Amino acid sequence: MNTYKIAVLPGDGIGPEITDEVVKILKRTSEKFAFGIELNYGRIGGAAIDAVGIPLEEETIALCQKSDAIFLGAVGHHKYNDLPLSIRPETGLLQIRKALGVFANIRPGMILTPLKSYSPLKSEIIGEKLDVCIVRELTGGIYFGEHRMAEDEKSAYDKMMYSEAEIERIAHTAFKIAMQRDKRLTSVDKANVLASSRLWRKTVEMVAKQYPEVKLDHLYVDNAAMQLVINPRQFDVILTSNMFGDILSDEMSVITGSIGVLASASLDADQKGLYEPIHGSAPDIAGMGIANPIASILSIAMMMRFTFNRSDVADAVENAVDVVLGEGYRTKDICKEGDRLITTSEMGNRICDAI
Ligand SMILES: NC(=O)C1=CN([C@@H]2O[C@H](COP(=O)(O)OP(=O)(O)OC[C@H]3O[C@@H](n4cnc5c(N)ncnc54)[C@H](O)[C@@H]3O)[C@@H](O)[C@H]2O)C=CC1
Ligand SMILES: CC(C)CC(=O)C(=O)O
Ligand SMILES: [Mg+2]
Repeated sequence: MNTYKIAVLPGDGIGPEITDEVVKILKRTSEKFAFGIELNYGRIGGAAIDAVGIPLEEETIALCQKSDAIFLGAVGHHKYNDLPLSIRPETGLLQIRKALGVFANIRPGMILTPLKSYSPLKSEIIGEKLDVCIVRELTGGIYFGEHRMAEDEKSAYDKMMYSEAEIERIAHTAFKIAMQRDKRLTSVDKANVLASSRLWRKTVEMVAKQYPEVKLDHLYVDNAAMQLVINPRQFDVILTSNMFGDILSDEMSVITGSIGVLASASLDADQKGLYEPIHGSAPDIAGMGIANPIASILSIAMMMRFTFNRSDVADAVENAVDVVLGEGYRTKDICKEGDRLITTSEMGNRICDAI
C-alpha cells in the first residue's frame, strides 16, 4: 500500500479551521481508496511568530522537504502589521515557497456548475461554462526583490526583477498546460512601462516557438483586469508574473462566486507541490465557523492529481463538492435565500460523506 507523506501547515486566522476539514477529506479518501497517509503538522506565519519569534523555522522547512506534498491553510493577522517586513507572517509564506522552489502557481478559475448564478456577471457573459487557468510565477518578481524604506521614512522602494531563466520555466509550464486545454495562451505584463515586463514578453515569445500549436497573445495588466470582467471566456490560460497573478486571481474569484472556492497548486520542476487555497487568513471571520473550506478541499484534489497521480481520487473529491453544492448546501459566503446554510465543519462532513 502506498503511503503519502503530507506536511500540514494550518497557519493563522481561518487557516486551522479549513485545515481541519482538509484532514477529514484526506482521511476519508485514504480509507475509500486504500492508500496510507502520514500527516505531520508544522508551524508557519503568526503561529510560528507566537511560538518562536519568526514566521518560518528551519524545522518547518525540513518537514516540508521530507514530505511528498504540503498543505498550507493561510497566514497573517493585523496584530502583526507593525512588525518589520522581514518577520511578518506573510514573509514566512514567501520563504517557504522559495525554499521549496515552487515557482509555478496554478490557479484554476472555474465556475462550479451549482454556483453559476452566484457570479456577479450576467449569465450571457458567463455562458455555458467558464474555465480559465491562471499560471502565476511564484518565486520571483517584486515580492522577492529588495524592499527598502529610507531612514527618514519619507521614501521607499521595492525592486522588481526577473531573469530570463525564471520567465522561461514558467512560460514552459503555461504552454504545456495550454497544450492540454484549448491551446490559447494570454501573457499578461506591463511591457509599455516596465523593463522586467519587456524581458517577460520577449522571453515568452521565444518559448512560444516551441509550441507552434498554441495561439499566443499579450495584454497589458490593466486591460487584462478589465477584459476579465467584460468577457472572461476569451481566456483559456493566462500566464503572468507574481504580483499581477496575485491580483488577477482574486478578481477571478469574485467572477466565479467566492474566494472561498478557488484552489491552487504551487509546483516545483518535479511536480512536488505546496497546495493552498488562494484566499488569506480572513481574520474578519476567523473562529466563527463560517469560512468556506471548499477552496482548500479542492486544493487536495489538485494534490492528488498533480503530486500523487491519482486522478481517480481527485475526481471523487471534485464530484463530492459538486454533489453537496448541488443539494443546496452553502457556507455563508455563497448562501442566498432558499439555500441551506451550514457551517465550515458541516460542509467538510457532507463532502466527506459524498466521497
Ligand atoms: N496565502 C495566504 O496565506 C494569504 C495570506 N493573506 C493574509 O491574510 C490576511 C487577511 O487578508 P485579506 O486581504 O483580508 O484577504 P483574505 O483573502 O484573507 O480575505 C478577503 C475577504 O474574503 C473573505 N474570505 C477569505 N477566505 C474566505 C473563505 N474561505 N470563506 C469565506 N470568506 C472568505 C474574508 O472574510 C474577507 O472578507 C492578511 O494578513 C494577508 O496578508 C492574504 C492572502 C493570501
Ligand atoms: C503574501 C501574499 C503574496 C499571499 C497572497 O496574496 C497570495 O499568494 O495570493
Ligand atoms: Mg493573494
